[in-house]
Amino acid sequence: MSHPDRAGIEIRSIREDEFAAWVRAVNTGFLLTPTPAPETVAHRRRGTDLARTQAAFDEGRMVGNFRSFTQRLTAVGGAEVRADAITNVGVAPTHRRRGILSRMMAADLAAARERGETVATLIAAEYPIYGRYGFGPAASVARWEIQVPRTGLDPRWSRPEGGGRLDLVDAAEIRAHGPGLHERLRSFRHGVVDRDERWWQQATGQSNPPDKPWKEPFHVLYRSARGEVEGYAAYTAEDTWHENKQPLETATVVDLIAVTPVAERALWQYLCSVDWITRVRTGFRAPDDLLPDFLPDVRAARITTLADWLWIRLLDVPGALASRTYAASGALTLEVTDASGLGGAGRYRLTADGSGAECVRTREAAELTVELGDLASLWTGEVSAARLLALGRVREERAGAAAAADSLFRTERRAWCPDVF
Ligand SMILES: CC(=O)SCCNC(=O)CCNC(=O)[C@H](O)C(C)(C)COP(=O)(O)OP(=O)(O)OC[C@H]1O[C@@H](n2cnc3c(N)ncnc32)[C@H](O)[C@@H]1OP(=O)(O)O
Repeated sequence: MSHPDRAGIEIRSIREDEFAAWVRAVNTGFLLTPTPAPETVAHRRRGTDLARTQAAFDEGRMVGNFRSFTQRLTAVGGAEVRADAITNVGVAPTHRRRGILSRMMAADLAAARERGETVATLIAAEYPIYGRYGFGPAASVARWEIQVPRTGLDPRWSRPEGGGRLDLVDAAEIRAHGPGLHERLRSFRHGVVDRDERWWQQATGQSNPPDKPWKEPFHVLYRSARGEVEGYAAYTAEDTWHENKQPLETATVVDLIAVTPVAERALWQYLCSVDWITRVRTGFRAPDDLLPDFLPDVRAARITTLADWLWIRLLDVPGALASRTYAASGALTLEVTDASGLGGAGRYRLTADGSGAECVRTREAAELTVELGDLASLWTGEVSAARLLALGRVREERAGAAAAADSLFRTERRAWCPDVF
């Protein structure tokens, strides 16, 4: 509960009878239909913990909204960290730029720290919003569009090499196999966030709000030669034909996850082989996705989106640094600055070896000074210290410290967050 500020804006969590007004505020900020249908409100209510909502009130009118929930995020090396996932953020255009978001953010981050969450996460609507609160861009997203006739793939292809098989299945089978598959992905790919029961229900048409009705996709499941489920793709198709009766259909991937490169290759090859499909849109991938290099002519895949995606704020700096693995054994003393003033500044000694890492506060001389948001980008391997040095964003207190940082923080793959939340 917060008291009104001098301008009379009160910020607090909402009551049950205020939920419909809160959804209205969310929809207004996101420029959706202002008054949601009662069924939409009821659907949203089932996925909302009122204690984790915030609203701003001016003379009793709701002028700001905010929500968070606990999420599990995979760190480099596969460990799971608890995250405070932030979503549904908005301030009425009539009340913007008066510090309402800043107040809601400060309250949420303090509560998350209190709960012992290691990081905070969000998908930013616009790039300039969250850096000021200590967040850094920590996983980028890439989308490709594949011109199938230009890929150079064999048009006679009919099944995966190596004994694996593909089957078209229904949503019920995905409901059965998808969660286990995703858990396997989550155990090794950093940047992936957990998908709860509700996520799978919505993805498989079991529980969908009237404002976002389910469009049943096609589902294809890959099993290895040993019969293990190793990947699946969900895709929709647009029915377009050229005037001279040539099919020009576009397949849009809704979700494609695979836990082996063989499964991944088979699924993309399949998508590029379906009769009538001349264009494939890939959905949200990592920038280093294997896809383009599965194609004999890489240029058949054109990047249509390359942008920041998952933003992370380290709440427990030593906890976060100790939770990931490192590319080498070594030690580094970091001076972490926090321009937001919301917590995290300090000097930390990181020591890593093959068995893990530890990180403690220290009084030893710092080797590298880094701002908290940039440390989040280093934490996932999203950026190199050498690049931050060139940009003037880290300072070497000891010559060569940026290179030393890179030998530790370097990751084999880029972070990937396939989900929107
Ligand atoms: C995780 C998510 O849900 S992302 C969705 C975010 N929501 C939206 O984009 C919906 C439309 N926009 C809005 O609702 C609001 O403008 C918000 C939530 C982005 C910002 O809310 P406000 O209450 O205006 O922010 P607040 O006044 O606390 O701003 C603090 C500072 O951030 C800056 N800022 C806020 N939003 C932006 C922006 N979009 N671009 C650039 N700077 C911004 C302000 O100028 C201010 O700077 P200052 O401290 O130097 O004066």
